[in-house]
Amino acid sequence: MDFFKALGSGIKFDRKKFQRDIQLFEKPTGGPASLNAGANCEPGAELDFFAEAKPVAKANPAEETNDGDDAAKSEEEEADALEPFHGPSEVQAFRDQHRIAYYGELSVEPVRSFAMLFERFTFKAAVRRNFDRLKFTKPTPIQLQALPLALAQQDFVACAPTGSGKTLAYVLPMLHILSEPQRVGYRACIVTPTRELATQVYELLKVLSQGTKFRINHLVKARPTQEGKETDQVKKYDILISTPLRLMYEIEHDLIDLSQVQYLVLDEADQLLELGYLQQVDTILAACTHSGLRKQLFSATIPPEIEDLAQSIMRDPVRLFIGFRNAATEDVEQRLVFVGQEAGKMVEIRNMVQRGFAPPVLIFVQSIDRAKELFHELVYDGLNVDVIHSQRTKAQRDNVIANFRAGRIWVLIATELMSRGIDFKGVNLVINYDFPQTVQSYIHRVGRTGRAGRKGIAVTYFTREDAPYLRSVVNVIRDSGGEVPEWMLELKPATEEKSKLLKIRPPPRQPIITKPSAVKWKMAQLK
Ligand SMILES: Nc1ncnc2c1ncn2[C@@H]1O[C@H](COP(=O)(O)OP(=O)(O)OP(=O)(O)O)[C@@H](O)[C@H]1O
Repeated sequence: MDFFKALGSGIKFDRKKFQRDIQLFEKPTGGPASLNAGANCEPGAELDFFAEAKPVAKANPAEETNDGDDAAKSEEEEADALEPFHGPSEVQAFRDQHRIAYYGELSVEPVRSFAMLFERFTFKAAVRRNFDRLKFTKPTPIQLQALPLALAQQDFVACAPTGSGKTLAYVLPMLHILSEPQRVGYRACIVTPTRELATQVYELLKVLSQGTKFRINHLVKARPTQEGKETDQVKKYDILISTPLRLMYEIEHDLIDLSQVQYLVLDEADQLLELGYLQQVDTILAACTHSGLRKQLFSATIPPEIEDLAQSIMRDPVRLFIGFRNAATEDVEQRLVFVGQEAGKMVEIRNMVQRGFAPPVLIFVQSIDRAKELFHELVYDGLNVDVIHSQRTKAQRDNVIANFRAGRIWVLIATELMSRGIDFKGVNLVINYDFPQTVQSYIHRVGRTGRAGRKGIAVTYFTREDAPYLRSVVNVIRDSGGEVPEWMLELKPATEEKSKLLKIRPPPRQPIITKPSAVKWKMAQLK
């Protein structure tokens, strides 16, 4: 269904105008100007707003197909799923098959299946029932190894692609390890960089702990000003989920006691161990004084310097990697589109709208101001669009997320705030309107699509000024199985100094304004 065609402004990308720029990226022999310039974003036959994913494997193939062969095959698979490993070489072959690599002392075997996990570890009946309702039939590669490793209560760092189910890999073991509620205060603590992500983890914990007596505190509400010590009240809780800033406030004001925490998880750990959060995380680590404290760090990106830092705060950690380190998920088709100059981006978006595309679409920009500017442009174009950034109120942010999840918003413009962790299952297309400032940001942004086995497309616009930073993204595309022309692989990477500068400061860009304000004012009056 081509809902957008009628709404497009009909502007064409002026390749003649950008000819000089285009040549910059051409091979001396005259290669293509971009990967997929004029990306084809034709919608599928039907819009599929957040419909359930096709299961990774069928819940019960025999039931669905009535096919005798399939039933026999399924029985065989089930038997295989419980077959113990025969020696270390078989374990290694299994890890190789699932692209599980590790460093450090890893004595815990992976599991072949959830059935094997539940055979090895006896979970509470309620947790088992809740888990079954999720209808996850096969563990993802990270879950194959991280679930038994977490249950063995070892410190570890886990790096696995976006959308590959890392959350379950720490949430499920947590409910087994805590065994029974003890009313001694928090025994497990999960820290995430944003409240949106904390809320998402909380939702999963709520689902999995239904029917148990575990109490979970989701500590991201507005900072308490007049609250006294909460210690007595807090004793009722077993699990804490928080953002680092809020948690540091609680610790510094002696409002919280983390001395009983035995299970600490840092989600999006590489971000939490960066300068902006390090002081907060240090405070949290210092407050977790229990001698049996275990730490687990998760992210889709663990750069080597963060790996070193992570090791320094852990006890003989295993470092677990799935697939290529710091690569994007292979379920996303990644495209680079050269737009010449800033103005070329709006041209490209409007071209895409005119061609028609399958929402929901997530568009990333580099700043709040630019998010607002782009929102005004697209809203005046008549698109069903909204915007999310940290200046919006918490209620607005929650509403936007709920509306986007429900398919009531088709195009969502976001800042970096939304780049990590958020699980919008049905996003068909991610557009990097502004080139990401780090390769990690690129990986997380494009990872908002292609989740839980679904396919997605990510389009990244780049201007002449972005060109020096192209190479690192090109490497990610190559490492995640995408095709890149040879000449792009020959581009020089940006110097370390330049990359560091870009990381802390977004490049200056022309404002996103294509219509004179008088026209906009007039249009607003007509609405
Ligand atoms: N074994 C499984 N089978 C099918 N779906 C799964 C399985 N495990 C998790 N999922 C689903 O996969 C999606 C992504 O999971 P999750 O958000 O934990 O990914 P992630 O690896 O943490 O991603 P990110 O790095 O972006 O934070 C969720 O919708 C989750 O319900």
